[in-house]
Amino acid sequence: MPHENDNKTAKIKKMIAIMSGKGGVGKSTVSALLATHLKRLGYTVGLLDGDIKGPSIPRMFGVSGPLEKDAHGLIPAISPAGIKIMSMNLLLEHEDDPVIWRGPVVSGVLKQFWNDVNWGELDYLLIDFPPGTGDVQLTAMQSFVLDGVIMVTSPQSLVQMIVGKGVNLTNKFSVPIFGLIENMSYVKCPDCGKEIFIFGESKAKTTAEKYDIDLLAQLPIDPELSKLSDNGKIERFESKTFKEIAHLIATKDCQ
Ligand SMILES: Nc1ncnc2c1ncn2[C@@H]1O[C@H](COP(=O)(O)OP(=O)(O)OP(=O)(O)O)[C@@H](O)[C@H]1O
Repeated sequence: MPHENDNKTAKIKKMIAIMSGKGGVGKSTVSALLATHLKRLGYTVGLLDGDIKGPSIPRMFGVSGPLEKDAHGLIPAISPAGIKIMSMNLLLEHEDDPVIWRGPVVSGVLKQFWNDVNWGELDYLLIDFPPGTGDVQLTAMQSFVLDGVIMVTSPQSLVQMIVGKGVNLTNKFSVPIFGLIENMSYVKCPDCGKEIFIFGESKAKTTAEKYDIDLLAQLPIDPELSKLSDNGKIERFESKTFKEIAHLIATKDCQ
């Protein structure tokens, strides 16, 4: 049964959320790369930027508003590769306008991004969740009937506890967790190729084991990635790791 929104314009096969216990770990980057690599596999993909207060998805894909509207709701922006994108920043007059709303209003907008947008038919709708595990995340988990969650983290000492909060919230809603991605794990020396773990030894493996989830990847800090992202060209980034993760997600559908 496909997911349908209130106005029945959406017929979406799978909805997957990308979640992080705290901000700035690269959740939007992971969402964008996963969308890009699922699209490259030939799937129709939408990306809902659920980070209402700190939306960064349009900038990464080089898309901007204003959005058109038809009888069925707002028409999402389309990225150069053909990914449908909905974000608060596509509705603001200036992309640096602050969104100074309290939690319940933010949660309401998040729901509208699902219900009042003409998503059409999609194989995948990825939802870039706001960071954290508070009220807004709780409402988001209640509002979206998810097929899976990907957890994103960074290599810092509080990681176990923060990942644990996300896992426990997700488990409360009985949503499967596809796995954990540790971002910014290391840098690769451009001269000798040595991997330097600047934040110390990674705890991703033990964290994944502790919460009984798969460790999908440990991603390096990659200046090329941030450059493409800053220039609105993230779809040009080629990643063997994300190709594999996209394959894995597509294969899970068949089980
Ligand atoms: N692996 C990486 N290599 C280089 N730069 C990265 C990497 N991952 C993320 N970045 C950069 O770090 C910044 C923060 O990333 P991003 O916006 O994806 O984080 P986030 O977790 O979604 O943040 P927020 O909490 O604001 O939602 C961006 O400028 C992004 O380009």
